[in-house]
Formats: sequence, C-alpha cells, structure tokens
Amino acid sequence: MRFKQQMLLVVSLLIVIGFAITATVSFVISRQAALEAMVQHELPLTSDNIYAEVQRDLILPRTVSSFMGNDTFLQDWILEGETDIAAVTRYLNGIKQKYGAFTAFMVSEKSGNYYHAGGWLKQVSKTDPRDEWYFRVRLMEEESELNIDPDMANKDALTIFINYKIHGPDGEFIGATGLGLNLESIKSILSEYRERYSNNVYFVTRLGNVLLHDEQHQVAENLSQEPGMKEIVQSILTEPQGSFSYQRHGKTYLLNTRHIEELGLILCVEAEEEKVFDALRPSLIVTAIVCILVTLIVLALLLRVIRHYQAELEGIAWRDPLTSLLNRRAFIDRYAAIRNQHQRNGQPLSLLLVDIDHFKEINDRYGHNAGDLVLKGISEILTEAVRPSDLVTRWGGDEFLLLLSGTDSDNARDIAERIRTRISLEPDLAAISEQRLTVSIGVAEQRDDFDLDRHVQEADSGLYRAKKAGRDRAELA
Ligand SMILES: Nc1nc2c(ncn2[C@@H]2O[C@H](COP(=O)(O)OP(=O)(O)OP(=O)(O)O)[C@@H](O)[C@H]2O)c(=O)[nH]1
Repeated sequence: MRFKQQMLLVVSLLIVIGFAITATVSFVISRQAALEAMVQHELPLTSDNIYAEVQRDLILPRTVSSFMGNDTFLQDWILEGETDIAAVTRYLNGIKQKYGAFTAFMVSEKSGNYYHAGGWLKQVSKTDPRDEWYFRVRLMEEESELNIDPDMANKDALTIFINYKIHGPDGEFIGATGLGLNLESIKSILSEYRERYSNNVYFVTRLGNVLLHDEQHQVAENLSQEPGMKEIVQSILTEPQGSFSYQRHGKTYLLNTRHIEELGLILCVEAEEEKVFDALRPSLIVTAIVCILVTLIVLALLLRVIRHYQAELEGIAWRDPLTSLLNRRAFIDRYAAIRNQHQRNGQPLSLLLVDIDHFKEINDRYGHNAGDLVLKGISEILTEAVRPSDLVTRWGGDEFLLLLSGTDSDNARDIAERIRTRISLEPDLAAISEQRLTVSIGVAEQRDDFDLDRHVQEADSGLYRAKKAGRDRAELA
C-alpha cells in the first residue's frame, strides 16, 4: 500500500477510534445519569403525584363519610327502630347523587340490615365473607377505614369503601355507614400516567395481590408469581418505600414502591430501562453523523495537504528551479516509456538539443542575473514552440533537450529552424545581450537500436556540427 493511502487509513482509524471512545464514554456517563434521574427523580415524583391525586380523590368522600357517621338523622333513625325505610333510602340516594359516589350505605348493628341508595339490600351475616368488613369495622379501634371490595349492590364492581362507625348517645356502636367510590376514576389516573410518561402504575395489596392496574399493562395476579421479582417481593411488601430493578420477559424494569397506609395498598411505579435509553439515541446518532462528517472533512483536508506537498516535492525533485522546466532526472525517468510507446505504434520520435551561443560571454559581460534572464526567456519560447505533449527539459547549463512526439527528423528540423529563428528575432533577449541572441540545435530522430544515451549522443553530434559550422543553425547528426 502506498504511503499516502497508509496515512489516510491511519488518520481515519485514529479519528474513528477517538470518536468511538469519546462517544462510548459519554454514552456510558449519560446512561448512568439518565438511569439515576429515572430512579431518583422521575419514578419517585410520579409516585408522589399519584399519591397526591389519590389522596385528593379520597378527601371529599372521607369528609362526607365522616359527616354521615356523625349525622343525628342516621343515629335517630336507627334508634327509633328503622321504621321509615323510604326516608333512609332518600337520604342515602341524596348523598350518592350529590357527591357522585358509586354507592352510599348504612348497616344497623341492631337489625343487621344493609341499606343503600336503592333501599334495603340484605342482612349482614357473620358467615358471609362479603360481610367480613362489617364485623371488622365494629371491632376496630379507629373510627373509620378504607377498604377495597366488590360491591354486591353494583354487580360486584371493585369499589373503594370508606367505612365509618355510627355511635349512639352513650357512645355505643349502633352501625356503620359510608360511601363507595368507583375505581375507574383512579384507573384513569393510571392510564394517564402511562400515556404521559410511559410509566406502568399499579396498586398491590399488602399480600402482594395486584389490585388495580392499567388495562394495557399486564401484571401477574400476585407479585410472587412474577419470576423476576422473587428476590425483591419481600422488600416491596415490607419496606415503606423502595427502589428496585427486575427482569420481565427479557426486559429490565426500574420499580419504585410506596406504601399508602390510608388505603392499605402499595403503589408501584415502574419504567422500562430500555425507554430511558430511547432519549439518548438521538444524541448517539448525532455523534455518529458528526464523527463521519469530521472524518470526511479531515480526510479531504489531509488529502489536499498531501497532494499539495506531493506536488511541491515533485516540483523540487523533477523540475529545474530557475526555469521550472523538467530537469534531466525527470527526462530520463520518462524517456523510456515514451520511446517504447512510439516504437509500438511505429511513430517517429525526435530529439532537439538546443545550446545557447556564446552564453559564457553574456554571463561574463552582464553578470549571472542577465544569464538567468536569458535562460528563462529561452525556456518560455521553447515551451510555446512545441505541443504540450512534447517534453522540454533543461538538460544542464545552457543546454535544453526537447523530445518531440510523432515527429521525424525532417519535421524536427523544421521545428528546430522555427525555434532558432524565433529566438534570434526576440527583441527582449537581444536587449539583455545588446546583440542578437542565437542558439545552435542538434536534431536526431530515434532509431530502433537507440537508447537514451545513444539518442542524445546523436543529437549532440548534430549540435557539434551546427556549432562547428558557425552557430545559429540547426543540424542533423
Ligand atoms: N547565468 C547562468 N549561467 C549558467 C547557468 N548554468 C551554466 N551557466 C553557464 O553557462 C555557460 C555555458 O557555457 P558553454 O556552453 O560552455 O559555452 P558558451 O559560452 O555557451 O559557448 P558555446 O556553447 O560554444 O557557444 C557557463 O559559463 C556556465 O557557467 C545558470 O544557471 N545561470
């Protein structure tokens, strides 16, 4: 491989490796930062917001339930023997309508009757698991509780019940009342969070049963059934708050948990780790594009610089600094190829060896600078006199060697004659030497058995003849 290509390869490799290292390091750092932001800020913040919204949704129903538990109408109605069922039905229905509750209910301790907005529903029974709540409430120390149960009065729809105790005038327990709230409103909060932040939100009971989840998010019925959660489920159920990561279906999830004491539930907010990297992808793509562009630009510049210096070096190596003509080395380098090509094509090829007459005198009389000007002037005339495909060389000192393609000796001699006349009539050259400046030219056509030395020798013989014959002429060998 050539030096230039090696250089370009090494430089592009260095740039690409440099960019790859920088991009990898910045990706790893950004990934870490994004994960930390997700674990430490986004998930806890989402959890706080949902907690606040759930709280807000429950405040009014709690207040209304508390009001019902302390309402003298209900107390009196129970104590007076529960005679006017229509009155209590109206009362419960009114509250249900006014506060948009799912249900409003009241149970009498004395009769065990369960009333709701539609009237009498049933009698609570210790043996019916559905009535377990009532027997729990009557024994509990607190005045109220929150509970999630199916509502028998509403086709067993899952409902949040706010249960309040009712006391008689002496503080004795005479019944329980309260409101039931539709879970749909809370479910819609979960959907909203999934759509807005693509976070999965679900509620789990203290036993790990998944109670409430966004419809589009599939979760096991109990956290312990989720294989990836085996090791963390105990911590989720016992620690008031927690940050976890676990695997599900080959994907990693970041999970934030928080116990909501008022509901007896655990709020779980989780995000897919992959989604965190989605945000980093555009910056990676931009880095890759910048890397490619910078590499291409640097390579293009490098190529230009290399070409420039290569041309400059070639100029130094192959050209005569005074006249900018090809030097002897360049001529020797090219001669063989040109000669072979002409031989193959059966074309003639001729040399003109041009030597300035009495050049030494010009140098001696007018100085070296004047001599240099003459050399430059003649090189310009020579270049103009032949075709661009011909070679014009400063052969050495005041000698120029011209290689004329497709030119036989007759033509070469004509060209030599034209050059000679042109130089001898050039006023600028005459002005330097204060007399007509002339050249002598040796002409030699290439022959099959000629190499360069032999060919030049032949031209030199012609030149010698021209000089000998009195100069200012062109002669064949
Ligand atoms: N100014 C100048 N002179 C040079 C340069 N190279 C060679 N010369 C001079 O060119 C002269 C060549 O002279 P010759 O070819 O030997 O003799 P001449 O005076 O040209 O005489 P004839 O060739 O016999 O007509 C020498 O004096 C060299 O010093 C150059 O680059 N610049």
